[in-house]
Amino acid sequence: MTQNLQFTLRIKTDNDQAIDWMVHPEEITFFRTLEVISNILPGTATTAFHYIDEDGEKITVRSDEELKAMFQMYLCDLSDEDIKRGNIPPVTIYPRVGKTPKDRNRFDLKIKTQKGSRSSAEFAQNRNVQSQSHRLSNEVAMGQPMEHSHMIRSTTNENIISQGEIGQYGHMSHDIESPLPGTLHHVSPGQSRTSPMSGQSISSPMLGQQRTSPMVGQQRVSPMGGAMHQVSPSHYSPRSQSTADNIKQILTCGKISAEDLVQDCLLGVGNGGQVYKTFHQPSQRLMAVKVIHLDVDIEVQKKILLELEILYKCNSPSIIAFYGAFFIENQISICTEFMNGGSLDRIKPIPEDVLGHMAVKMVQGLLYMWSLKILHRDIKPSNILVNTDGEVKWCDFGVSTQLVESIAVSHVGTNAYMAPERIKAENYGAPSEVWSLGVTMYELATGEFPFEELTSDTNLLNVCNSILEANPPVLPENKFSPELGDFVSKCMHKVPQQRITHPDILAHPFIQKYIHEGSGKSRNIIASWVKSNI
Ligand SMILES: Nc1ncnc2c1ncn2[C@@H]1O[C@H](COP(=O)(O)OP(=O)(O)OP(=O)(O)O)[C@@H](O)[C@H]1O
Repeated sequence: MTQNLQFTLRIKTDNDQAIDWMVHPEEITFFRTLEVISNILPGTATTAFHYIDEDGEKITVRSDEELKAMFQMYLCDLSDEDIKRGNIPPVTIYPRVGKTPKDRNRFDLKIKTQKGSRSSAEFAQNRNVQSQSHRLSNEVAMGQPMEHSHMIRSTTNENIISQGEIGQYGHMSHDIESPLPGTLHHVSPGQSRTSPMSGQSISSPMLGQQRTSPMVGQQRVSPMGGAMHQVSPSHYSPRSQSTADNIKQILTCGKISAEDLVQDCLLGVGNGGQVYKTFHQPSQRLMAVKVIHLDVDIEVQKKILLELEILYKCNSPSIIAFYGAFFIENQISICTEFMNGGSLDRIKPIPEDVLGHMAVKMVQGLLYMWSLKILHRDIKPSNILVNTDGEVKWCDFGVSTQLVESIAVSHVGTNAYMAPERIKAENYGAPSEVWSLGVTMYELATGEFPFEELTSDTNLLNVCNSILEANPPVLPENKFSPELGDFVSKCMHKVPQQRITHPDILAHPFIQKYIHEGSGKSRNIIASWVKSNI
């Protein structure tokens, strides 16, 4: 309906100026819009914007679907005659800007001004930590190169400028290796989350209940694209409206403060950190908060938070949603989506027909991240999480080089899933991740690590030697399908150049076998297996 129609997207800046951007609704995506905004408003973090509907209400846009709905609404107001003549008024949008200079102190750290919430000392007591003196927040825009060349016009000075002239293109603030050529990709339609317009009900992992949104009877979507879980009916009160607003604000700005969190139980302990099931009061939702003790100075803390910021851009049903991170003295807390099925290292072996469905999600998640030029760096069963909704998601992406390095300094650990070339300190890229995926698949299928039993006594040097010296193990033919056997063997080829290439993974017969069964069926199969194993 909107084919070939060109709209003027008028982006209002806070000093009452505006920038016009000519767009075709068919071509424009939500992420592209955020990129443009972040270049118009450098130094700010915008993860959403709003427009005013015909009733004068502010409607927030945080996804492709909501963006489409906005154009649709404007289109409905136009007469055929207007359309024919191209008489189309601008669509005005108001970016939601996270950072203002007055929120920062002279160290450029965010100053917490929130009133009425639990005191930080109270929270610190809960968590056995000292009350905090510094708190950082990560609200800095990720400058990304933009690949489009729409014309943009400042409505205040009427100068026509090309988009390439707006602001400085930033660069990734960490050394991401590029496994794929080309520029950043955006979320593919197949990977976008449930449409907020779909009116579907959603389940709450914390309460196991299904309900529709109290606000609009529709599923809400987080700015990261994750479905937002609703407050339970018992929690639903007049406060719920403001709770919903808070959710938006928190997720939009990435503001999660310690005093809003109530720690529940310990979910697990990894190399250098503990993961707690935690309740986030303003949004009434459960989160997994990973707490890592890091002896690093403020500058490094700032850098880590900046580097983690890229996780806001990740929007895939196979990647754990990132809600925010903050430092309290020398501890970082990283807040992510809670997965009630836990990690796959705890529930292996997994029957092949279930594993096949999971493998599709794993591969899709990795391909998505690789397309964003992000490597996981720590692929293994404990970094794959599942839930009783049948979702499978990667967690713990090593997006922050600074964080990875700081953990390595404080907590010595060797990764037994490393590819031979990584052990030899040669190139590390997507092929090395393919290796680790192969090892992971082997372990999930058999229940055993392919090189040696991994226990706390395992000598990792011996494991590394076996990886370098021995022939990679193959799955026993009598127990597994030839497709799965071939998939693992192709991933675990010792020579990286002879491994299955990442673009070909999706086309492998093992993945194809399950991808065609449809995501609904897939989710049911995974969900019932998870339910019977937790
Ligand atoms: N988002 C989450 N939801 C539910 N459980 C989680 C979540 N994140 C982590 N966990 C649980 O906490 C455990 C510890 O996680 P953590 O990332 O600290 O360590 P790990 O991955 O096991 O090891 P390492 O630190 O060596 O990578 C995980 O094994 C998993 O069971």
